[in-house]
Amino acid sequence: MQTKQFQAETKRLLDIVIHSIYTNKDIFLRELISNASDAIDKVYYKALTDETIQFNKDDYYIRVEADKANRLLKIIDTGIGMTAEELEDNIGVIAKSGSLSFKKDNEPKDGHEIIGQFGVGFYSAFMVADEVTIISKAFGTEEAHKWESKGVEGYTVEPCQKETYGTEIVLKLKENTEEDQYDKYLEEYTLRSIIKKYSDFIRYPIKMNVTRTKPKEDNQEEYEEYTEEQVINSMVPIWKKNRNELTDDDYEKFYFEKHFGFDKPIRHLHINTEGMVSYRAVLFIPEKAPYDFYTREYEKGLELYANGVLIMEKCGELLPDYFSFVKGVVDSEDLSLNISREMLQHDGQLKVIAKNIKSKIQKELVDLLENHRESYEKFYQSFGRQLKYGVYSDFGSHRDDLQELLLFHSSKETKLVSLSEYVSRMPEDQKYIYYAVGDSVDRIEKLPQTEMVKDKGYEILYFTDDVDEFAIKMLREYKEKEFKSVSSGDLDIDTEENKASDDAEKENKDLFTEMKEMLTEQIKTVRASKRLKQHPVCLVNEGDISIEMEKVLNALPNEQEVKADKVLEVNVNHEVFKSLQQAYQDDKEKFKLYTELLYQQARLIEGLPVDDPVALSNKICQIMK
Ligand SMILES: Nc1ncnc2c1ncn2[C@@H]1O[C@H](COP(=O)(O)OP(=O)(O)OP(=O)(O)O)[C@@H](O)[C@H]1O
Repeated sequence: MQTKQFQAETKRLLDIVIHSIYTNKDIFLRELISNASDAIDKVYYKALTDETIQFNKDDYYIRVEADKANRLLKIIDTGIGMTAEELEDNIGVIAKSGSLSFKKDNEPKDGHEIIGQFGVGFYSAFMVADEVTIISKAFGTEEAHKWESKGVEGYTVEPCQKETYGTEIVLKLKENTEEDQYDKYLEEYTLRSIIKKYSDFIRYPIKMNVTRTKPKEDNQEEYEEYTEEQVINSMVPIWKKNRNELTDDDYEKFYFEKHFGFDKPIRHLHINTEGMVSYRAVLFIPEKAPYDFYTREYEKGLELYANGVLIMEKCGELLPDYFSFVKGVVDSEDLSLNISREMLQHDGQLKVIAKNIKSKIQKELVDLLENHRESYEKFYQSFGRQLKYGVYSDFGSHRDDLQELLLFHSSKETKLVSLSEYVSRMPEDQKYIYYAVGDSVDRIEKLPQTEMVKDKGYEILYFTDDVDEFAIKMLREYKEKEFKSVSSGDLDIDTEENKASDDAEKENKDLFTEMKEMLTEQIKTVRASKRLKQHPVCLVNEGDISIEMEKVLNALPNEQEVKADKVLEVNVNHEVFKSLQQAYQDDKEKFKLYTELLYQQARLIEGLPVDDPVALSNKICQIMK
């Protein structure tokens, strides 16, 4: 059976190419400049094998010219040019890419990678122009040709005059509409910004006339405008330069020019990886968090380039959320782009790069922590909370990447301590990593629950951020040492005093039972404390939800009320306990009053609101009478 060829409705196809591939009209300039760069690269390749051709760098450039009076925008190159046949074949046939064929026939040399591959980029010109003319003279030929088209109606090709080799694309810009001001593509500022944004690292100079001012010759007080040809693009991206040739200043300048932040980055990483996927990257660890960093508005991501051409301004997939503060650029030749170059075809390569980048950042941060502690602490002040969110997120699955990077305040040091530092100085008999939670270091220092642990000489980590305890619950343990809150049910510390409180609890069983019955709505139980020394009472919790977590969760805007299982602990060695015993024997009303007061006191110490402030005040007055 005869296999038939597909037919294409060319006009329809062109209409789809012009109107459906790209979401952003500005990229027409990126596409035409990339074509011009490919055309020059093709001469470069030719010169490599043909001794008669000299590739003199100064002769090869791209020029962008705006002719406001005639609404014309020209993109001129000194590249390989096209014969009449090539104009028919490559421009007249949609999806035919001369560049792709060239790429197949020529191994990439000296990093000169050809950009074009889909055979559609040129037609993006029709997004902004209703008439496009190409005047081209192919390298080594005598005759030039003019290709002209008004879009879907077709095109014409005829011989014309052109002195030099290369191509000149002339766009007759569309009239402005309510939605689109095509005039802007004649403005120096717009053209410069688009070139800088998408084509900054095209390896040949992109020249343009720019307006400048200078003092008038006859009157230095007054200024006059003049035009000057300038190279707009940076050409060689910093990530393609040799690390050894770059100074810290160069990286800082790049950070600033790219508007990554107004701070000075704490660290930069310059990566050049070859392997399953080859890529280069320059990444920065900033010192200060941008004002919107901890808001929903903040968008993470790295600039993604394919062969020096910008594909995505913020490629979020390259960074895990917990490293969302990292800024920088990634450039790879191995990305499978989609036809619009606005995204990627599939993200396999991206995943490999992201994984690699993640471990590089992690190692860099560990190095910063171990060898440049002061800088790390500055960084941690800005982004520590993000790392802790990272420990908490995804059910703690990032613990291995993050646990070494955590720092906390502690009962033993005025400076922050890491988990590894804490564990390294644990006395032999200490089973747990103890922590206490509160609004500030000052408040935690005064917490009654810390007394016994401190007395034993054990260090306590102070958690002052809302997220701290949640993160630690996800870690559960560090180097086989479990975390234990000083407010948790059982501290598991054996002392003589503890045995004495067990005995006291047995002896005063009825008293405790009655207290518990009185407070049955509010607490789970009352018991003799094994953690208090100076203070009369405190609240502790049983179960997974701590009192601090209860506070945090209930402050969130949702309906569900969370309750920690609270236990009232009484210091049986305190004077107050004797008064309580006395009242229990002689005066039940007084005993009730004391119990209520002790419970409300414990709430206050814990930073919990008292149930009824007026009633509490009345009760205090009652005992003062
Ligand atoms: N300035 C130019 N000089 C020489 N040849 C050109 C020029 N512009 C386009 N061409 C030729 O026309 C072909 C089609 O260009 P077009 O921009 O449509 O696609 P492409 O660059 O091949 O691929 P992509 O769609 O990936 O950009 C190119 O492959 C190239 O052979």
